[in-house]
Amino acid sequence: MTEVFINGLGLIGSSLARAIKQKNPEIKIIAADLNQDALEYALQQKIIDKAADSLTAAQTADFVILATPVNEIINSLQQLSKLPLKKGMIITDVGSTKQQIVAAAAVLPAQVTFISGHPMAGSHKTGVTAGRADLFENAFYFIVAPAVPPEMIIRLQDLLQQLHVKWLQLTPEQHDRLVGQISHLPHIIAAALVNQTQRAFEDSPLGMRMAAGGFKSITRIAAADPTMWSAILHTNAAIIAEQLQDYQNELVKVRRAILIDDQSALYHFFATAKVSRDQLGPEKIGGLPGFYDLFVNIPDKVGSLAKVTQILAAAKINLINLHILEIREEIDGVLQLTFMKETDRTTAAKILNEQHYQVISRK
Ligand SMILES: NC(=O)c1ccc[n+]([C@@H]2O[C@H](COP(=O)([O-])OP(=O)(O)OC[C@H]3O[C@@H](n4cnc5c(N)ncnc54)[C@H](O)[C@@H]3O)[C@@H](O)[C@H]2O)c1
Ligand SMILES: O=C(O)C(=O)C[C@]1(C(=O)O)C=C[C@@H](O)C=C1
Repeated sequence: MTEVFINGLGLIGSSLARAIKQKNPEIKIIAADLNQDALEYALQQKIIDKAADSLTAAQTADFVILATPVNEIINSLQQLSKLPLKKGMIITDVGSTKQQIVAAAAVLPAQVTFISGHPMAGSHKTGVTAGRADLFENAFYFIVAPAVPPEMIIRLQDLLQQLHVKWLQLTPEQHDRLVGQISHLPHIIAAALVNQTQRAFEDSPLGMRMAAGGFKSITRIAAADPTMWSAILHTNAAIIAEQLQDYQNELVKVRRAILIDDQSALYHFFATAKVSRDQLGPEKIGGLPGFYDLFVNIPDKVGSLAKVTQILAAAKINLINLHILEIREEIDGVLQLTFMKETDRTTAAKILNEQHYQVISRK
């Protein structure tokens, strides 16, 4: 029986466990995590078969997946190297940086194979409860495994078949430069913007709460886990510092154009960005599948909310979230209904329309 050991059963570790179990329920999954509640939840939900209290239980596994913050992945490699590991074992990690992890894996004994990996999807949410089997669907999954025989990489890809990802091999440096620019730098920018805005509104506490879609979209990732992100910056410092400098230069240029009122430069600044951004395609919420929102105008009367939910329930339409908007942004509606399927939203819109509700759809 194939045995998989997962160290760190948070968002990513538990999503992998769920996907493995979905495709191959007979695979035995053992997991360790500092957080006992996470392990208990995973046992209860049958995401894993057994909880372990340390990495020692990994020594008999066929696959070991390291899914803790990157600094802890490096420590785990050290600890694993001191254990009598099963011959033929494949060890992989999901860390967001690769150069230091791949270098640290040099301590592993020759009877095991290390294949560094990085699923390029996720969320600002953390923990076992946020995980899901389809988190990585259609995302890139980077493989960084210089000098690893292709048949070993295929064995790992077979284990993770259910993820439905696009595999891409990179060198450690290519990887860290790429994600430095498209993932690490954006997280710094989002957090810096939130902090600077917070300071700007120090004397008017309501200021930030007035923020609409623009501020919220650019800063969603500022809600990500600080432990995970400080470890990422620690292990990709030189590359990020270079990219941050380049970004600062871009800001200096736009500031200058504003000050001298160079309208043509400002037009080009936005026009160039728009062309690139438009090519990115439809937006997803993090790695999570797109949800389908419907905004409904409801009268400010007792029972209005219940009436809408009753109409949907009677039509057997599954609602996954409901939110009363505090502020009317550009959307003319106060009740936000979220559906998993576009067809559900279309049907809901039709039925509510027939009942004379004003509705607006938005992805
Ligand atoms: N969040 C994302 O979007 C994302 C995407 C791709 C890769 N990653 C990488 O995946 C890894 C995990 O991130 P996550 O988002 O799942 O974080 P998470 O916080 O949801 O999960 C991490 C888990 O590791 C546990 N943990 C921490 N230190 C430990 C230790 N020493 N021993 C055992 N367990 C320990 C925590 O209790 C937690 O349950 C990180 O290396 C991160 O860089 C994250
Ligand atoms: O969607 C998000 O919230 C993410 O931040 C996911 C994200 C990213 O795109 O930067 C974050 C870190 C990972 O290493 C990979 C993906």
